[in-house]
Amino acid sequence: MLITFEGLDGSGKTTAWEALHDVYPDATFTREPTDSWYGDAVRRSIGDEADPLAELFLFTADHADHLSRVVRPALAEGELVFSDRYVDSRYAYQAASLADADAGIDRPLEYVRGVHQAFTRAPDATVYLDVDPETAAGRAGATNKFERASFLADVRSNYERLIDAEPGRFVRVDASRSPERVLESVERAVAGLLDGR
Ligand SMILES: Nc1ncnc2c1ncn2[C@@H]1O[C@H](COP(=O)(O)OP(=O)(O)OP(=O)(O)O)[C@@H](O)[C@H]1O
Ligand SMILES: Cc1cn([C@H]2C[C@H](O)[C@@H](COP(=O)(O)O)O2)c(=O)[nH]c1=O
Repeated sequence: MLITFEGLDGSGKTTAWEALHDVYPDATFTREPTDSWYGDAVRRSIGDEADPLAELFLFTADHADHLSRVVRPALAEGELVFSDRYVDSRYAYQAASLADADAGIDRPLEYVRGVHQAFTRAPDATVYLDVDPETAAGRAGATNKFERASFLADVRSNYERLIDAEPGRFVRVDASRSPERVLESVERAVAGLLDGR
């Protein structure tokens, strides 16, 4: 089973994902961007004013490598896989970048999904840590081009569209509360998902 964690920068995904290591010691914990050289290229582009289409394909290359090297083999072994960010990050963030840049793509979210359709492995469930863009940008420290409240507002709208399209896949957690309360909700959500397998 593949469970992904999604949300704005600073929503607390990594904090929750790290806390789950103790609860599910036998699971595979992974993340995007990855630690591969593709992930290094992605991080370089995040720190730069990259062309948004070039950036989409860097993130997508990192995802393709992640799938073949980590995700598919772990799932084939019957492992439980937890990924801190996955395809929805691309659908939400790169669709917002493409719309901002007026890159000539009419329906960026549909376009980015279309790029993935032929090869990706959809998550079985996604825990969405929901927080407003101002809080998110404040927590994240506004250290890169994505961590601006105005951009994160567009990203959040895209996440809402994804949730509307597939309400059964997402579990929404109110991430504006204290870390303890958020962790409690995430652990309960994951336990519920595993119970329902
Ligand atoms: N519920 C919370 N309330 C207040 N601060 C929090 C909460 N959860 C996490 N933080 C703090 O916010 C910062 C970002 O948290 P974290 O790295 O878990 O978020 P993230 O969603 O993984 O962000 P990014 O996508 O930018 O990596 C950290 O300093 C963390 O300690
Ligand atoms: C996977 C992925 C990530 N991003 C953005 C979101 C963040 O601002 C950075 C790095 O992610 P992290 O969780 O802070 O390590 O990259 C993106 O725009 N598109 C993606 O597919």
